[in-house]
Order: sequence, then C-alpha cells, then structure tokens
Amino acid sequence: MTQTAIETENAAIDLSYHGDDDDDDDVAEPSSKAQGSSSATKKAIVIDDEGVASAAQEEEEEDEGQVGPTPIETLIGNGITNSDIKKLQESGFYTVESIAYTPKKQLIIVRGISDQKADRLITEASKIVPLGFTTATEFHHRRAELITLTTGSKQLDTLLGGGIETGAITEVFGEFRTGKSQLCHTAAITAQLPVDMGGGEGKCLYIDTEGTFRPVRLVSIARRFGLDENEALDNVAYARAYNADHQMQLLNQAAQMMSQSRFSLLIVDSIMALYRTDYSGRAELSARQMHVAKFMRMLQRLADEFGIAVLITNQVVAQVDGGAIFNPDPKKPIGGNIVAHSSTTRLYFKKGKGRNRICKIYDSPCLAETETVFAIGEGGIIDPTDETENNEDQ
Ligand SMILES: Nc1ncnc2c1ncn2[C@@H]1O[C@H](COP(=O)(O)OP(=O)(O)OP(=O)(O)O)[C@@H](O)[C@H]1O
Repeated sequence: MTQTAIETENAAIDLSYHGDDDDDDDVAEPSSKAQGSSSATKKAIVIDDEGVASAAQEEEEEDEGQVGPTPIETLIGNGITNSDIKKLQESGFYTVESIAYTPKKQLIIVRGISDQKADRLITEASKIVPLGFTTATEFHHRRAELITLTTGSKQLDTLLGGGIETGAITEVFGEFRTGKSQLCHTAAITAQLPVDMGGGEGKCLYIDTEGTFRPVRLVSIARRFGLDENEALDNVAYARAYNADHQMQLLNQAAQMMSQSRFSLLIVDSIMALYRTDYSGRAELSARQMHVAKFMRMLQRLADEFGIAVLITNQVVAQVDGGAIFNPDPKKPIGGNIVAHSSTTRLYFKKGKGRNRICKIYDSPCLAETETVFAIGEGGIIDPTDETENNEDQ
C-alpha cells in the first residue's frame, strides 16, 4: 500500500484508505471524527524501536464498522453489476454515500443507468447510509465532535467558533489583496495537522482558477507549523482549472481521489472567475447559474460524503441596488443567490491597518454578524500585532 505520511515533530499520520497490506495494524485509520461519523475515537502516537513515529487508532467504542465513506463496489449484487459500477464511477460516483445523496434524476442521466436500476441503487444505498430521522440530542453530539481546521489566527478561529468547519462550505469574499488566497494556502497546510493541533489529518485538494497558487508559500507555512516541507507539498493535490467545464470535471476527479486517500480540505480559489469569462451578458446568465448550481451541489455532496471542509473564495462587485444607500461599504459577492444559498458560512475580508485585515461574518447559520482582525505574515494567516499594524504589506 502506498502511504503518504504527515510528520510533525513527534508524529507520522497515514493518509490512505482501504489498506490491504499486512501492515494495516500499524497504520492509523482515518479519524471518524474527520469523516463526520459519530463514533468517538482516540489517536495514540506510537514511536517504534527505531524511532520511527506512527499513529495508531484506538477505538473507544465497540464500533468496528468501516470508517470513512463506503466504496461504491459494496453495492455489487442484487441486480447491480460490475459494469453498472464502472459507469457510475465514470460519472463521478465512487461511494455509496454519493448514490444515497443524489436525486434519482441525476442517476438516470448516467449512460446505461435505467429508471429501474436507479431505484435499485437508491434502495441498496439507503440500506447502508442512514437517511432517516435522528434526535436533536444525537445531532448535537455529532456536531460537538465536528472537526474545524485552524486558520492560523486564534482570533479568527474564535470568530468562526473554532475554525473552518468540516462537512460544510465556507466562502470568503473580498477585494484583491485582502488575504483570501493566503487563507487558502494556510488552510492547505493546517488541514494536514493532527486534530489536537487544529488540523484535519488529511490531504488537501487545491483547484486554482486564477493562477495564484504559490507552493513557496506552502513551504513557509509548513515550516511555521513544524511540518516536513516536502511531505506537506506532496499532501496538496493541485490543479489549475482553465474553464468552467474543466472546473466541474476536476470535481469528478476529486471524488475519485477522495475515495482512495484521506482528504480533509477542498479549496476552490476562486469560484466565479472562470464563469465571468466563459459566460457573458444577460443572455447567458441562466445557463451560467445552472452550471454554478451544479458545481455548488457537487461541492456540498463532497463535503457530506467525505466529511471534508470546502473553502471557496469569491470576488466582489460594487453594490448598486437599493441596499447600497444604507451601506457605508457597498460591496457584494458575485454569483447571486445560488452561491449565497449554497455556502454555509460566508466571510467578508477587508483591508485593515498595515498588514492587518478584517474578517466579518456575513452569513452563518450559528454565528453572530461580528468581526475580528487578523494579519498576513510569512507563515500565512496570523494574529495581529503592533508590528503588523504599523508595517505596510511586503
Ligand atoms: N510572504 C508574505 N508575507 C507577508 N504578506 C504576504 C506574503 N505574501 C503575500 N502577502 C500579502 O498578502 C496579500 C495578498 O493576499 P492574497 O493573495 O490572499 O489576496 P487575495 O485576497 O486572494 O486577492 P486577489 O483577489 O488579488 O487574489 C498582499 O497584501 C501581500 O502583501
């Protein structure tokens, strides 16, 4: 089994799924917490005789079930064939969860999947993936266990109720140079950290639509967090998207990669840039919004399916409608209601003094519309200091 490890000063954490080698016992299974499961787990760091660190998982409960998403091959049988599974995989379905969360009309679009077959798939998937009611108590416990990824700034983490939430879409919008891409670079590294350091113990998938990804930034940020810089870079899967269709196709590849290896974060920096160039004018607005809606739905599906955090950035435009009259800072994110309603948490980044930036909660299901100050430093997103306040950008 090919393993990719994150090594901190005292720990190496395996990031692969579905191991089939003899050495499985020595390898940490993905944290069920990171995958949004309710079973409580504890990670024990084990250093062997030769000083090689490895992480072992100690199950606190008797839940011996599969951790993480269930491979789609599990559905083979009961009239579902190998060839059906291949067709579904070609269309981006790699897990039983992906079938369970997808409406039937999307399944029958897959070439070779009939109406009857779609019904069979949904029936079989719903036997594996719980889709019914749960109590608010159970849901409350599950949410208390949810992992959040540190932003690199304690103040910003506090504003966000812990950090960037897994299983949800966090959208960051703001003018240029406000730190959106710097937050993406920082999160790409913190996603790899152990949970007790504010990480998600997973790899990061980075979709760059504007060509602003800079691995050199990852190196500086990895050093700050004590990660081996080469391994930290290996744990970030990067793709440049060249048009809106390509951006969508990359999500299908992402689903495949996530079913094979453990990821904790998916970044799209920035979400609307290619739509702005690929679709122009009012005549294409409806087609554009349909495409954006499909893209956002796929992002949410990946967040649900793999328990990953999804971090997207967005651009702003000057607000010219009625709301602008009462707003001293009349800017609004682009993408309209589709992006607005699909993002779980929306954050507005603004310039502050010197290298400081301001983050305001713009929309959240559970956070008040308050704001805080953070800064950008060599090590990524940091807390503000006198130095960052009094020195201009580098
Ligand atoms: N190594 C570094 N140390 C400190 N600050 C840095 C460093 N690298 C970049 N910055 C600062 O980060 C800011 C740019 O932030 P970022 O790239 O996140 O912008 P953005 O909000 O994504 O804007 P855009 O929409 O133009 O991409 C600049 O002010 C720059 O000076």
